[in-house]
Amino acid sequence: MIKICGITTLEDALEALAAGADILGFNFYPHSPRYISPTVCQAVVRAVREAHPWAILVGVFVNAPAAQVLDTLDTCGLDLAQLSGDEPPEILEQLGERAFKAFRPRSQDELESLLRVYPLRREGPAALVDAMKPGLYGGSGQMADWRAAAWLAQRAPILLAGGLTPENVAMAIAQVQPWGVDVASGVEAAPGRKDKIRLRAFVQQVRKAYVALSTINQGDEL
Ligand SMILES: O=C(O)c1ccccc1N[C@@H]1O[C@H](COP(=O)(O)O)[C@@H](O)[C@H]1O
Repeated sequence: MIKICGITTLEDALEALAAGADILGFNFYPHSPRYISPTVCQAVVRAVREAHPWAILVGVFVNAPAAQVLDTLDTCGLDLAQLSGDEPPEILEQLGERAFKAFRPRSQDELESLLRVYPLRREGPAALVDAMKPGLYGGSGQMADWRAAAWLAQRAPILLAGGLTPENVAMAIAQVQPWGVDVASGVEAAPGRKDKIRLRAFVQQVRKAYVALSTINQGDEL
């Protein structure tokens, strides 16, 4: 599964889906260079749904109250919420299957501790593993702890995020074996605007990497 995050225009949404994205992310964190207002998002979602009814559409939130998350999901017509802030576990319990947590662990130990208190969604995406960069909640262009992510990927259908690019995503998939990958800055022409060539290169690399992975895994089963 491929999630292209930080979509701010209809043009970029359609370009990402035409390139082969399965999931789009819309960022409601006001300090993000990828911020989109609920009003603009609603219009983008309406047009996207007509052309690509199967796409999974996700809202990215940072420390928003549960009521505001639900209201924004419903107003914009989004499927799921990604909680990328310092939200307490209770908010995930309140939102149930409509939300998943973005973890930014510094180590596997830290991730294991977080999972003792935070629930995972039952289906993919169960959670997202992103990079820890002090002062930023995401979109840092830094790589996540792949060892921790690989540990969780063996137990749940996760999205791997953090500094992924067309150049490194194949290596990330080979090492972490995630359910899906998520990219924001690595496919941009400028903050908040996607680059068509990098989008297509990213998708091509992801597809090749999953084909290689399934060949290896089938060989292991023989
Ligand atoms: O993209 C942002 O600006 C952002 C801001 C606040 C919370 C989350 C954000 N984005 C998420 O971070 C990952 C990783 O980004 P990148 O690929 O390293 O640039 C991104 O996919 C979003 O889910």
